[in-house]
Amino acid sequence: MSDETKSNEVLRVGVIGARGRMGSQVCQAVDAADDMDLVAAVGGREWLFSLSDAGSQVVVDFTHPDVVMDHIRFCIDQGIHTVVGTSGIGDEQAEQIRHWLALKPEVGVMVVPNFAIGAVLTARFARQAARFFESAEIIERHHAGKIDAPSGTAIATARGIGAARAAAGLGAVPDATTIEAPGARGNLVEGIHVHSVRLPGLVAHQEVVLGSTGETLTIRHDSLHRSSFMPGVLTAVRAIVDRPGLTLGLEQLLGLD
Ligand SMILES: NC(=O)C1=CN([C@@H]2O[C@H](COP(=O)(O)OP(=O)(O)OC[C@H]3O[C@@H](n4cnc5c(N)ncnc54)[C@H](OP(=O)(O)O)[C@@H]3O)[C@@H](O)[C@H]2O)C=CC1
Ligand SMILES: O=C(O)C1=N[C@H](C(=O)O)C[C@H](O)C1
Repeated sequence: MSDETKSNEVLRVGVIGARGRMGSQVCQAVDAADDMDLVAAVGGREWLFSLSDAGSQVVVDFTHPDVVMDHIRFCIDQGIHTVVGTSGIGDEQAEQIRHWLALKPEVGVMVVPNFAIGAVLTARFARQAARFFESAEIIERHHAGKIDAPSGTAIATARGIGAARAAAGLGAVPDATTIEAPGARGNLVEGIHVHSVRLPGLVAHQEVVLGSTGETLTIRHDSLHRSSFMPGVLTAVRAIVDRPGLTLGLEQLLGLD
């Protein structure tokens, strides 16, 4: 969209990881939004200063778990709100972000493991269902270029299921396996087995399978294209300017909390 057709009340948005699979889509989505201007699109650390030079109000980060914390710290120090899609932000990192934000109480950081509405609902439905079933496992499937396993979405979903089971007084999931080739039962996250598939042709997919005697319930979500993440990203960009502090996940923004 040309600058002339946008109103004066636009949000100035910068993107880090702008050449990546997600970052490039975010640049297009921001550029097409009536209420946003893409003021900086940067690839790496050496270009970070152009984010503040360009007057970014909000920065969106889709980069790499090794560098995302440096980016968040830089943005907080510069007084720039940040929307983070990069995976790898666990409890320890969240605590560190809160610590940095304590010195900049007007700044907001939002960390979202998955911006697709269907993925947010999958995690929520899985938490709701968890207490009614003896066991639950997660199968996540992603494109062959993904570097982390299990996915951030699967880790967050497993944590939610684990917490719901604990709150309901359920013990460990039953597992009769005594002879196991390494990895055959997947990775245990909060006591929930997570199985990771990586294949060309896939984008981002997750199944939560819950089981009890005589029945199973499968909750499945498929991101068939990265456009599935864009409404959530834009919603987060619009919201973060009025949400100082750390926001984890998209549920509150969707009125689900
Ligand atoms: N929350 C969500 O909804 C989603 C989250 N993700 C997550 O987003 C992240 C990015 O995914 P994806 O776009 O597929 O990955 P890509 O590998 O396609 O893109 C990553 C980008 O990060 C940049 N980058 C890599 N290393 C560094 C570094 N050391 N310093 C600065 N920049 C760096 C790269 O820049 P350059 O091009 O310059 O090398 C690249 O453009 C992943 O963690 C993924 O799990 C993905 C999809 C949805
Ligand atoms: O790397 C990806 O592609 C994705 N990463 C996120 C994750 O690790 O959960 C979100 C989505 O699954 C796509």
